[in-house]
Amino acid sequence: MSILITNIKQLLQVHDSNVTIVKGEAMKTLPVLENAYLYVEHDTIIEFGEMKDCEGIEAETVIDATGKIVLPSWCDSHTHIVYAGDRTSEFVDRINGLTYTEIANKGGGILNSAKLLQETAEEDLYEQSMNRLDELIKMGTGAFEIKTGYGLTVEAELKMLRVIKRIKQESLAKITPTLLAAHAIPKAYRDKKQDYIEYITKDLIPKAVALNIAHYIDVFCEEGYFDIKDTEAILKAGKQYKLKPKTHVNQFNVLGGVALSVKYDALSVDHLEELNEADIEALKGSNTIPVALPGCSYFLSIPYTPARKLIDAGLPLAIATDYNPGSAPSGNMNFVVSAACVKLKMTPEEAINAATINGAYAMGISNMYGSITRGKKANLIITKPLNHYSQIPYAFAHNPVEQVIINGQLKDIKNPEENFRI
Ligand SMILES: N=CN[C@@H](CCC(=O)O)C(=O)O
Ligand SMILES: [Zn+2]
Repeated sequence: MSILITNIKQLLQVHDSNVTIVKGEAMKTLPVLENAYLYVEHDTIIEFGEMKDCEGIEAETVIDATGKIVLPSWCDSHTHIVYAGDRTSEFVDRINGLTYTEIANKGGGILNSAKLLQETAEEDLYEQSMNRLDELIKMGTGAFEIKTGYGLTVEAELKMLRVIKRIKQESLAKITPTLLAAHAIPKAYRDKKQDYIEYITKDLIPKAVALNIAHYIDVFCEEGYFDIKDTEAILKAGKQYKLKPKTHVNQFNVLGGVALSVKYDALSVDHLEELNEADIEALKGSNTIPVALPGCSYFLSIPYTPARKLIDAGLPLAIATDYNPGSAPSGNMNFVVSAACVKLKMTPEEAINAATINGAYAMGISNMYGSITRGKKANLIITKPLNHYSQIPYAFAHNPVEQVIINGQLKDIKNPEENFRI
């Protein structure tokens, strides 16, 4: 199978030599080739260049992209796509004045989703999750991190892992599984949190590792959930099994989770709606990438991650959806890219870098995903006709995507019969 895309108005994120992350000032640069072509064979980007050098290249499928923009598919490095049902009633409670924390303290929130997930059959959970994923592939996302964390029992967490494994095997998208071992404290352990930590470290982690699905470990380090001591115990247990951290930190309070995550060589620290100088200092010189989740800030009306402070300090930044039923019930990366510009004051170049190559870095896959580089996987967005790539974030809540190529396969997103499964 070979595909040649011709007359591309702007080909974005083009790199002759492989890049795996962009940081600080460099995020302002988005390499663009005007009037370009791109040639794909099987699942791989083979060649690209200016149209004047395209002569003689033949392919089974030729796409004329006159007036259109081609870019690497979005890389969404933080999702909770595997969940059951929804939390619409809590949404209405919040409109009527309750806060996310008040709802959680009443036994709602994550515990609500955990109860639903525990009661949902594995097959049903798979179908619900796969449908969400298919919808998002149509919106241009080609790689997803997916977390567990709505199980809260060994049995239900393993069920989530098996569902994620099946999605990984059956979807054309690239999937990175994360064991969110410690997401909330179940009711039964409310007054004996230490017992729950032991349950996670001694029972859940070894059993999850035995399935050999997740290579990352996550903890919700937050007041009312897991404090610094708890988080360290869980990251330490994960380390024994070579699970690298990707943590939820600083969503509502600064507890020191950033420095702790860096100490355990985290791949990413996510949320950071609250951030202090010590956090920024801890990140400098580390291999840990901060990840902002503007959809969560939007939905919960909480502060936006101070992206400027991070980028202006020379750090890298990724953006992701945090798609989940409680704090961000949308997996639309086009919206996230727009919100990054409007609310985080990132330039379109910075936002697109954050949603492609840096998103891939935050999943540990940027050697093969996130840029237009020879040898990398062909996960691509072909937009509708646009004047300039800045229109992607500018026209917020519009869908700029016309076609996607996922794992080298051309997909017509307007065709309701189209499917994204292997
Ligand atoms: N903050 C913790 N976890 C999710 C929300 C989970 C939920 O409310 O169901 C998040 O990243 O926002
Ligand atoms: Zn999350």
